[in-house]
Amino acid sequence: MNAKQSTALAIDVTGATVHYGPVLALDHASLQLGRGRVCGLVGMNGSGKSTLFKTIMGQIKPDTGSVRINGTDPLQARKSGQLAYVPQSEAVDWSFPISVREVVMTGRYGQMGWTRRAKKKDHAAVDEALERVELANFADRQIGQLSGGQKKRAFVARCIAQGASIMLLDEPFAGVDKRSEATITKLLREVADDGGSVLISTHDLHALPELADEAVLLMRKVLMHGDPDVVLQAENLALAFGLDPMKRGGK
Ligand SMILES: Nc1ncnc2c1ncn2[C@@H]1O[C@H](COP(=O)(O)OP(=O)(O)OP(=O)(O)O)[C@@H](O)[C@H]1O
Repeated sequence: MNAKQSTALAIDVTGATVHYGPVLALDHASLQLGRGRVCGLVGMNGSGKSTLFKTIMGQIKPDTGSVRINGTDPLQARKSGQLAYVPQSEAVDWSFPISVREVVMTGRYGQMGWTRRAKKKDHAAVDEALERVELANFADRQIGQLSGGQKKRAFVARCIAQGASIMLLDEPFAGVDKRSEATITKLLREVADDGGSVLISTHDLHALPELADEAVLLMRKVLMHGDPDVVLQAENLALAFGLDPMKRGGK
């Protein structure tokens, strides 16, 4: 790590605007995340969460604004293995003929060079990651033959094997059993305690105060960013979800 990276924010998105044709998906969105932090990203369907992830990953270049990851360009950060992503389950082809171990090994590809020949240290990193997500006994199964929670754990193991210091997780708890949720939550905490940074989009608002150090309300722009207990107050959720909590129960 060079001197510039050591003082830089893990994630620094400033004034990002993204259009899909006429659709405004992000409107001058800004998000800063430091090291050692777990941050929950909350917003209604279509509020721009996946677009923000793609922008952070460098898959989308914003029309305005800038994105820096550990003080560098997102594509550079990805290339050097600093940035890892757990996609929504819908975005994965579960029929692909690949074992759980092979999925986790793809996290090592960036460090293997063009031959993609796994060395002892790559196998050791994969074994350790599988142990940490409690999937060692499922390593040789085809990835589609896992439960929803086990599939998520396999993708978290891929990030761990990669050794990424920044993890982005798109709905990691959707359709996930309690054991998997607890295992993933514990692991993400460990990643942050080791100085990593974790950004999670989730609809599970009840789990957030336990899981996250900070929370962000997104509605094309960042409406609020701070302590989860404050950000998740009813009047703030009403802003992000367009609900009037005072009218709940028909009153
Ligand atoms: N490829 C695309 N082409 C056109 N419009 C898109 C495209 N991808 C997303 N959008 C639109 O951009 C907006 C933001 O979408 P995005 O997927 O980022 O939201 P999201 O918060 O992740 O939603 P969800 O919670 O449903 O996953 C939405 O209005 C969506 O319809």
